[in-house]
Amino acid sequence: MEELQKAIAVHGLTVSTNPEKGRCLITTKHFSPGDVIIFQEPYASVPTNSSGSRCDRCFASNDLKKCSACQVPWYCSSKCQKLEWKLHRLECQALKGLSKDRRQSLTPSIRVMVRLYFRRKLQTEKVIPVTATDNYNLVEALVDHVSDIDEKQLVLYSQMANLVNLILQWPNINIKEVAQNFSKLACNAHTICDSELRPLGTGLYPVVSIINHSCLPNSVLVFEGNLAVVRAVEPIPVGTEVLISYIEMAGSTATRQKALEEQYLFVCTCSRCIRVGLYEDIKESAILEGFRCKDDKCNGFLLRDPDDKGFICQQCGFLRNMEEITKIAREVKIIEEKASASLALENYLEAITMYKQVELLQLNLYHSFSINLLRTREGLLKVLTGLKNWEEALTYCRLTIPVYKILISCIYAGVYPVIHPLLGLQYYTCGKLEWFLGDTENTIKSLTNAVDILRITHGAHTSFIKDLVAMLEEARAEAAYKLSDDD
Ligand SMILES: C[S@@+](CC[C@H](N)C(=O)[O-])C[C@H]1O[C@@H](n2cnc3c(N)ncnc32)[C@H](O)[C@@H]1O
Repeated sequence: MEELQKAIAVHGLTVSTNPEKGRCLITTKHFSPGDVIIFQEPYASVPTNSSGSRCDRCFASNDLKKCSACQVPWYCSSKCQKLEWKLHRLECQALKGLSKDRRQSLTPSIRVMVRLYFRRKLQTEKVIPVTATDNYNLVEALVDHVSDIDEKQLVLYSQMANLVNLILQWPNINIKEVAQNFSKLACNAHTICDSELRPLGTGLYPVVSIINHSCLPNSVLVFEGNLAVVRAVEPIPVGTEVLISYIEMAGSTATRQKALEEQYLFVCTCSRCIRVGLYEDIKESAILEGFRCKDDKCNGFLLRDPDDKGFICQQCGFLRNMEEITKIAREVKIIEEKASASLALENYLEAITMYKQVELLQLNLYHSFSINLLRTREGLLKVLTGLKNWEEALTYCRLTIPVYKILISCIYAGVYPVIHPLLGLQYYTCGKLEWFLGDTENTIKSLTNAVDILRITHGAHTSFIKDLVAMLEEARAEAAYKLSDDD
């Protein structure tokens, strides 16, 4: 711990303890928006199968070659393969002992655990270096919440631990400790995402894992390859706790608290959650997940009527009948299920038709700033972009931006922090679509907005931002050329 404190002190940080949250990371210097607070390589990480094949080292998806011996990991280059070799040499021998079917069906959690043990072995035998921020003691210090887990989950962790044992074949392995480590993974591992926040893999970053959660955080966690980088999204004075969000922040307090309790086993008492039950919290939740007024011109939010006949608009007093609401909600559910089945079968046109029906029903059902409607439109945007239907995709992209802006600024304390990557990325998507459609003027506006936000969350000197700035420069040059041509 002393060594860790020394190592992070130079970055303006210290580890402290809080009676309610356990360890926490506190600033000892001022951080401005965009400043890197901390960065870390994973102790163990693997790509997830759902994102397609990816390099085990850097998560790239191009020019991949499989390990010819065990046929499990992919590498994008001999450089990445060499960097992974000390670890993979052990992993490779162990994996070869399994049947081909079993090898191919290993879950990311099992693979991360196997890698964690091999890494510990390599560090113990001094084959790879141990540092103050890269050592197994930091894994040991992670919370596991074993005493809060139900019996069924514990049985599952023991079964997973037995599979790890089968792969490692170590005579003295402590199965109980492996099961406990699965519990640690559940509340400490991070989903590794690309710059556009698409999930690529999973990794354990024991120093980053000291950072606690807030539903209105002052920092954001992003990834560059598999390097975890935490940046400030607002000014953080000396002596402040560094906080990130573990979950999607756009949800009612009940939804957020349920997600945090289920996955991370704690009751959140952050600045947003302590408002639970207050009028402002009830209103925010009713806007995010509740119903719309039956008067088209009214933008009021609805609360359950005390007689349970339906929901009453808090602005104009109209009652929306429970039966009508239940009927539409049921219809939405049925069509959504069919649409997602069509999507899974790659029947994209059929899926689009159905999602548009869902959108229409939701427009009639939910408040205009509802996150349910937002997610349906984002889904349509994704499928339409995949089909290269730029025009319609742009229409949906533009419909989502005002909702993000409202989520940032207008609902009380803000559902998202002022600087949030999702709004930046939405501007980025909008700008790219406008560029494809030859709308240079709007491309410049959208990409400028994107750069303003993403250079803070993603770092001004990353290749993602450099490419984005280059695209903006190109659009500006084209606009200037068009202007001179018109003259
Ligand atoms: C990734 S760890 C964070 C570091 C942790 N405090 C520690 O001592 O190692 C996640 C765990 O920290 C605690 N935690 C994080 N954010 C919290 C919060 N806002 N309120 C209460 N507990 C919190 C919970 O026990 C949660 O399962």
